[in-house]
Amino acid sequence: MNIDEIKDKKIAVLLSGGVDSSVVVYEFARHGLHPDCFYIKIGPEEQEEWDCSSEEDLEMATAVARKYGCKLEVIDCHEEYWNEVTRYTMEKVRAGFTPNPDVMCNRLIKFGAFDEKMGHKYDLIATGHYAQTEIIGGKKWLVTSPDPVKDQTDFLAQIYDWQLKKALFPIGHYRKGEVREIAEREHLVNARRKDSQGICFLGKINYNDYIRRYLGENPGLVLEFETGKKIGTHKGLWFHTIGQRHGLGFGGGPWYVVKKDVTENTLYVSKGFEPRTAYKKDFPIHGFHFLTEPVNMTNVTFKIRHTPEYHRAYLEKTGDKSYIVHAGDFIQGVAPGQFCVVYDEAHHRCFGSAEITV
Ligand SMILES: Nc1ncnc2c1ncn2[C@@H]1O[C@H](COP(=O)(O)OP(=O)(O)OP(=O)(O)O)[C@@H](O)[C@H]1O
Repeated sequence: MNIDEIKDKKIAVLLSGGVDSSVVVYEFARHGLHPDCFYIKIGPEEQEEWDCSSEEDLEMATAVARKYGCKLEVIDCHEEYWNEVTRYTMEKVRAGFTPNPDVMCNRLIKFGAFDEKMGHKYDLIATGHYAQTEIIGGKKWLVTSPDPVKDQTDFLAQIYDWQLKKALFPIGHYRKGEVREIAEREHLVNARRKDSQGICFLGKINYNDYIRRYLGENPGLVLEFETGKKIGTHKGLWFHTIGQRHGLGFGGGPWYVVKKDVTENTLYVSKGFEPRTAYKKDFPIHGFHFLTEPVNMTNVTFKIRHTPEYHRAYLEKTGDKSYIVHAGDFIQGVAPGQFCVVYDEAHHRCFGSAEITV
């Protein structure tokens, strides 16, 4: 964070009550800056049973803001979350796809609805994401964190260019361990708090409960992919994703989910250690969203899941925003609807992302 460049700017900090965004506030304070902090309400209704930790989050955020002499305000984006992120999630899931609500939360809520309600009054919006930015060729690019496990550039790979221009990631150059050390040294109330599991509030609730609540159950058959033999029944295709291995509960496995037939409401599974059907080397993506500007994607790296590993590939352009990903190795669990996030060869710069078509 170059203090000289930002010291005269109006900065809003998104303060969640977690350790990362709390250290963000500290990073400003140690340079004599006391930006306004905002806690966004994105969880479910207060009276609902799954909203157990929001109150504690807000208490933590309040304590941290007070410690550093910052103002804290609560911004209610609850309705926008359910109207936009939940609608997107349920539509995709119903169609048999594998959506990523956390990716959409960054675009539509943290840098979206928040900006509309409050952020537009500020020059910069700072978060505790593990991501960095760099000016290359006069343009602002999204760049990976030095902590490969915590890196969150994949979750930011759908934000609009104007959102990226406003984004500031003050702890993005640290590793998680360093952030925790700072928090302990500075006696932050949440220094030893457990990390949220997923991202956003979804980490706090069970994903299947979230889906069941909106779509209910829709039982159907589970068949062996190769033989068509009945293996069992499922409670709804939306509780399963391509590549899934765990939680199927059928004997004689291990079984992998290899196909979902939405018309027939049938789940296809395959046995064996590494079934070919569960792996893909070439797959199409559509609606490619470039974060900064279009680039040549002949030699790139990519990931389709929030894991520290990147795969090599070259992308063959097939249409306006469509490509075929030709991966260097076989990729397990390629599922339609998932985001394929694309980086440069050294997985330093994040170019953007697109949905897998298949
Ligand atoms: N409810 C919220 N209100 C305000 N900002 C939030 C909220 N939830 C997340 N954020 C912002 O988004 C960033 C990334 O969110 P994420 O859920 O990944 O949390 P995290 O990496 O565990 O960070 P933290 O430790 O700050 O919660 C946070 O660091 C914070 O800046």
